Amino acid sequence: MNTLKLKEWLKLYFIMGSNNCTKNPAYILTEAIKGGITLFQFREKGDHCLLGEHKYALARELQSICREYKIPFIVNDDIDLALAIQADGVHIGQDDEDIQKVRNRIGNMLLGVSVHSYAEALSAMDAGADYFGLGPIFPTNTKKDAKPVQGLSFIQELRRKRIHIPIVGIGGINPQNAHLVMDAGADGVSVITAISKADSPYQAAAELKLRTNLDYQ
Ligand SMILES: C=C1C=NC(C(F)(F)F)=NC1=N
Ligand SMILES: [Mg+2]
Repeated sequence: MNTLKLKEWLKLYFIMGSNNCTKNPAYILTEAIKGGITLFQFREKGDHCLLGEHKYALARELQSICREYKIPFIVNDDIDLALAIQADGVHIGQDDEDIQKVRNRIGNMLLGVSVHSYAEALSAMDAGADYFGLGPIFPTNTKKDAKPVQGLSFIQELRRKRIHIPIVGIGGINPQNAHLVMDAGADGVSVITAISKADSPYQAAAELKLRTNLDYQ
């Protein structure tokens, strides 16, 4: 994977599952794409999430929208699903399958890993991660088992320690604070609620996109 292309993909990384939205997920994703998201992650987990055939059907529906607009489609946690539908990549956390095992299963599919410490970052890089998700940067209500807020300092620490792998921040990011994440050294921002629960997902994506272009200050 070409790092420059991946850093472009990570600029505005929308994550959504059916339980993150009040309106139809397909509608929200389409509007978010028109608003300027650069990458999508299907994350169907938590209270009232879909399972089995229903989860598979929604994944296929959202994947076909991403294909239509040439937006890469990433699957959270569920490696079997990602392989079954030939997703463009997977995202895993420290509590998911072993990183090296996942890398062996998915071949050169994109592999994102959530990391919360310098040590986790080093071992994830050794195991073949393509990008890191760092967070929660700000307080979030979305992820029930989120780790303590790390703020911007963890992004700055990895960059200070010469970790140049593509990094996306996640957790409580909105149009007002997104530029802080970019200034701290992230290549992009990842959001769920700021777009999935916006009155206008289109408008929310467009406003966030503006703030991930460093020339916009
Ligand atoms: C828990 C997560 C942390 N980071 C990311 C991403 F933004 F993709 F890096 N996705 C997740 N599901
Ligand atoms: Mg996980």
